[in-house]
Amino acid sequence: MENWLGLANRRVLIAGAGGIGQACATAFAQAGARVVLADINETRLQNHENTLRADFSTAEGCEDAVEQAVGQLKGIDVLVHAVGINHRVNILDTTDENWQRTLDINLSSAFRLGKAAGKHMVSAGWGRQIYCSSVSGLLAHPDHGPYAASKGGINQLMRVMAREWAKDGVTVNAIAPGYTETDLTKAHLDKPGVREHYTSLVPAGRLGTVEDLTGPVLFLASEQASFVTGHVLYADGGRTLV
Ligand SMILES: NC(=O)c1ccc[n+]([C@@H]2O[C@H](COP(=O)([O-])OP(=O)(O)OC[C@H]3O[C@@H](n4cnc5c(N)ncnc54)[C@H](O)[C@@H]3O)[C@@H](O)[C@H]2O)c1
Ligand SMILES: O=C(O)[C@H](O)[C@@H](O)[C@H](O)[C@H](O)CO
Repeated sequence: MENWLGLANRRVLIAGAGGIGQACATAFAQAGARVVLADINETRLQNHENTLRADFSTAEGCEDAVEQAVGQLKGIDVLVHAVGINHRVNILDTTDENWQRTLDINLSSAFRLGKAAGKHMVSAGWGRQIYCSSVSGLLAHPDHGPYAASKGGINQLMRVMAREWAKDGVTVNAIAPGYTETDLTKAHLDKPGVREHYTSLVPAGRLGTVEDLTGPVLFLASEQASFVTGHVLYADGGRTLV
């Protein structure tokens, strides 16, 4: 069953080299794809072969990253958007600066990277874009104002991209992880009682791991998913069922 996902030699840009982005980079490489992994934090890139340093908080940073990846890979077939921050502050204490920064990094980067990569994919007549949404795009977690707004925004942006590019062979989807232990969540989960509380909300009886997310991402990037577009695929152990 070599290359059963049809990902061999696919050219993949993964934007965001945190827990989820790095796990995806490894999984795509195992499926035979050629991966460029990009992040602002160079220490996140250390264990990976093809990398680039990029700041996704600006339009230029996003556009440059796509063009550099296209230069390295001689094209781009798959974009995985795995960048995000969360300030965890209630609405009344959220500063305008925090609001803006969260929206820039989590949502505007999706528009900017998606548009820049979409241009190449539409003209090639084939492409896959996969965005990291969150259960927070649906559920109203306290202290998640800008974060939740960014994830709800990703869901709708993704649907419009999916519709506009469907005739061009480009599919656009999102995964929505539940609480998954990475640097984004670790400090919060380590507070007394928090891990137990969130675990108790998951019908599967445990929090997610980054490996729980690579299968859904690879599926959405695969040949098998060529008629699947505009979906938010919840990978949350049933969290959003209750
Ligand atoms: N971990 C979870 O529980 C969880 C749940 C739902 C959704 N998500 C989403 O999945 C995605 C990946 O999250 P993660 O858990 O891997 O988090 P993470 O913190 O491990 O990784 C995020 C990465 O984004 C990078 N980054 C931040 N600002 C940047 C910038 N301006 N330019 C370039 N890179 C920048 C960070 O350096 C980091 O490597 C995010 O969109 C997050 O919202 C995570
Ligand atoms: O900083 C965080 O804790 C994360 O961003 C989480 O909130 C997840 O995104 C998810 O929504 C959890 O259910």
